[in-house]
Amino acid sequence: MTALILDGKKIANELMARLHKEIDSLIESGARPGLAVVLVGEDPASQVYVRNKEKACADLGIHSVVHRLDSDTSQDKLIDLIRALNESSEIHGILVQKPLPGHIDDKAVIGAISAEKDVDGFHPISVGNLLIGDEGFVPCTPAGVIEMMRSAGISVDGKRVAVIGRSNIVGKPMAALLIRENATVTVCHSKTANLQEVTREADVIVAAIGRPNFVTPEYVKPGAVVIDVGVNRLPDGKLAGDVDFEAVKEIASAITPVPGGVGRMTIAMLMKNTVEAARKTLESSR
Ligand SMILES: Nc1nc2c(c(=O)[nH]1)N[C@@H](CN(C=O)c1ccc(C(=O)N[C@@H](CCC(=O)O)C(=O)O)cc1)CN2
Ligand SMILES: [Mg+2]
Repeated sequence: MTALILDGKKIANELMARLHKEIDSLIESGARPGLAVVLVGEDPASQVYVRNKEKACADLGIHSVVHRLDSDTSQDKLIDLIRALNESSEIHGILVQKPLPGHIDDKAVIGAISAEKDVDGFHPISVGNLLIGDEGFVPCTPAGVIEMMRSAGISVDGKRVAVIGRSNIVGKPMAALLIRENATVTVCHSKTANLQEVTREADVIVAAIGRPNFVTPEYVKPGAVVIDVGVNRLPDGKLAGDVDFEAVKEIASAITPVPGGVGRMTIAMLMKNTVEAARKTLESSR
């Protein structure tokens, strides 16, 4: 068997085209969506992601402002900026690019963002809403995984899904979203005993461990769907996922590549959340 390759670029572009139309009509109603991105420091990968977010906004007609702050910016100054953005009527979404420098407490900063503008879905109120099944913003990468599977006609209803990784950005919200889709979810991590035995039971594997080429065919039940959330930069500068793509594609029924898979969905989902934030503001003003 050679797996169906799930094309994140194509699915993300289709979503962007749909959003473009929605944004045009929001602009006609006088509610141009606005996104503020805050970048602290000079992390090279973060700089690329922030530029890509700026470009996506420009392509869609979303108003965007990027605040680039020095790496030694104090936490108080950062929180003051967030409070000002919370008050701005032109800004519907606020995100603080991760990782933040070590002297800054992530929790204090994310907690300062108004939950109504939390387009990253990292605020405790957003996390709580996701867990109890209420409406709210969902983190972009796991939301992108769900969107990709939906677009490819892959249902997880009643299926066994193994999520490898328990981060707040991917593993935990991924599990909550999968439960919402009626999957039977097992969250695995570095302390999981007999990991291969667990993942070999799964109809779908979501790999979000941050270790290049970790998932080999021994971890995969033949015919399973394999979703790779890993973005690992190798010493030679090349990018590798958490899945050994070349080997696993021979036994999986569907698989996402890196690059060009889940990563491509992240920014598209951010645009979707920003549009939703603007639409909610428009509706509440009526
Ligand atoms: N505030 C946030 N910080 C971070 C997030 C986030 O969602 N919000 N996620 C990641 C970084 N990220 C966006 O910010 C991101 C990561 C990867 C990609 C992507 O397009 N990946 C490509 C490869 C890109 C490359 O060549 O490096 C792919 O997989 O095809 C987009 C966005 C951590 N921080
Ligand atoms: Mg993300």
